[in-house]
Amino acid sequence: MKIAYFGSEASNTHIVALQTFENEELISKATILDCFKAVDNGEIDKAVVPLENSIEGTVSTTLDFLYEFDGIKIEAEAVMPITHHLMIHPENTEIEKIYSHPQALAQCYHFLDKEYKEVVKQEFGSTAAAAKRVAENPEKKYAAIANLYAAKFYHLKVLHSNIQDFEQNHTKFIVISKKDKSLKLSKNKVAEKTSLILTMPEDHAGGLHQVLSVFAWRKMNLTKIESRTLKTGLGNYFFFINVDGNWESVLYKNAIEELESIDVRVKFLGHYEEYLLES
Ligand SMILES: O=C(O)C(=O)C[C@]1(C(=O)O)C=C[C@@H](O)C=C1
Repeated sequence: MKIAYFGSEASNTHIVALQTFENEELISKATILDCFKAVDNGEIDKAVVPLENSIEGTVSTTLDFLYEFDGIKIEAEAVMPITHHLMIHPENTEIEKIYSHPQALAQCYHFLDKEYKEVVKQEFGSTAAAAKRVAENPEKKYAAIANLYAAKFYHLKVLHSNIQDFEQNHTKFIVISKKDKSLKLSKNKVAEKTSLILTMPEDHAGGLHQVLSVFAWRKMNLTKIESRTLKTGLGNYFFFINVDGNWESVLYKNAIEELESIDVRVKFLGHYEEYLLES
């Protein structure tokens, strides 16, 4: 099986893919969009992409592509603790520019403000691509924020360890494919959920309340609700929701029917399991 992952070799997403698919062919993709496109056109079977970080919130491009790409489903979710480290080329001592993925720069915002206020921060494709850039430019005063595996992989020297602003730092990654089937892993399963994208017909008073009540009176627990712009004008949103619990239940089928009867468009993204990985 061919599995794509977001980022250069040694990205956080690569570490998730290595733990999730131990015996499969893993293929690096520079962007999250490239991962979705490769699943969509059948070039690869599945892809691993980040969805949400506990400090910085949702990876909005992933949410947008889940909405935009018809037929792409979520097979599993993997949660991994994330640590960030500031690294330089071993021949270097000074830093003029710090590269990393925007999520990683944001997760280390206070550290960077305190220690490297005057240094240029440059957003880059992934944490591992930033580490690679530092390794390939020993003559430049570059540093990267990346994980310890990337420091080893690209032979860089760690100057500051664990620089994320909050000790508790986890990222949720999802496995996407065109299959309508959940992935069973022999890992530490922590939850079971269903993801849906709901689009309301038009903005009206009590619209969201109406949608939430469909789940509320059936005692269906929502573990996430996030609105994201539809890009059709200010004030137009879709909602990404996670519903806890038993997908087979008749309540679930009735809830979807009720939503559709009030003209809410329901996109089913998958019923799947969540696993806890090691970093
Ligand atoms: O750049 C990487 O290493 C990634 O896998 C991406 C990513 C993200 O987008 O959230 C993954 C985990 C961390 O939260 C920081 C960056």
